[in-house]
Amino acid sequence: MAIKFGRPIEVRDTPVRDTTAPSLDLNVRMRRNRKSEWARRLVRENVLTTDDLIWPLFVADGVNRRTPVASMPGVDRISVDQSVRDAERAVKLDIPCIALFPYTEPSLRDENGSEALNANNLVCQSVRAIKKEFPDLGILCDVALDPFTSHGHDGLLHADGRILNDETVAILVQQALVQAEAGCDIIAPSDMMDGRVAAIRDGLDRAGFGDVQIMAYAAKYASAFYGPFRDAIGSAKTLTGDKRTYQMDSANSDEALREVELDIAEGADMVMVKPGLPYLDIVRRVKDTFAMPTFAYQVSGEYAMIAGAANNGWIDGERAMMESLVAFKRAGADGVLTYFAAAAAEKLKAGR
Ligand SMILES: NCC(=O)CCC(=O)O
Ligand SMILES: [Mg+2]
Repeated sequence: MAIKFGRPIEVRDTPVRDTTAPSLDLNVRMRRNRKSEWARRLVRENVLTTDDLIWPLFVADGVNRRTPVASMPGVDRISVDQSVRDAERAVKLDIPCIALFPYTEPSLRDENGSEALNANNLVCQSVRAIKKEFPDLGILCDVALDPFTSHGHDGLLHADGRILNDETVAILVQQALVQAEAGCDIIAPSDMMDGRVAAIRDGLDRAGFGDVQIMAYAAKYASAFYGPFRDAIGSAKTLTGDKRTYQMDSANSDEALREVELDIAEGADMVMVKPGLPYLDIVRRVKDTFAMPTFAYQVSGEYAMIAGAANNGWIDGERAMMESLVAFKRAGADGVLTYFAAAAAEKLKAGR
């Protein structure tokens, strides 16, 4: 049940006021430019288009299977064949790029995340199947070990509890190569290890993947808003401890600029800020400082808040979705990774 945006003007219960009453002596009235829909369209500063959207999909085992993710109403885990169908939907909706995340069977998870290097893992299968049918759709693959490790961390976990940086980077390079080999267009390291962008760029170039782009999760914060994503990829129950020794402290802003600067110097083609709405100030600073292609990830918890409230009839879900997405544009983002991508594109295409 959606809440209506106000009641029709005819059903107001107070009489129209006397328009001959004295008025304020104002020569500037901001409301003139808002007086009607055409006037609002004329002065609108930011617009969202389907070109701004990257659609994340969760790939799982099976055939012809779609399993709802309970904490992300409207989002499913889908089998590889279904990921091809969603790719088709993306193409029809003019969404330029999708992002793939695996739900790895618990029996395939281990300490070192070795399934990440399996050239036939779910993500690689899905990339190949999609590229075969839709070669012109962009595919982004996340690079990090969390969907594959038994402990749920993005890197190698030492017995003393540390997440090893340099040893992890060596594995991430291999993971990126396996994904590039499968046909992935954009490698997106989300692990927050130091030095991984340079190492991945070098690895890709040496292997002949000079055209594969890197979108660095450059300023990724340790956030409570990732909860539903961890349900979706099945790492919520297994994660031991938290990720604060590698993901950023939510209180910091200057540090984000240092992170982004390093990733650009290391060869990132595009940079990302994550989460999205709570970090729009970071998006703005990054865009203003570096003038790089800048993306934001409207993460699972942000999606769940809007979708959950809408399902309860507490907010108008469609309006909140569009309002949240244009907010990213206003903050300077060139695009948004969002679980709303298909719904928003449908609305944009229908011209609503
Ligand atoms: N590396 C990708 C994510 O961590 C996504 C988080 C989310 O959607 O909550
Ligand atoms: Mg970094």
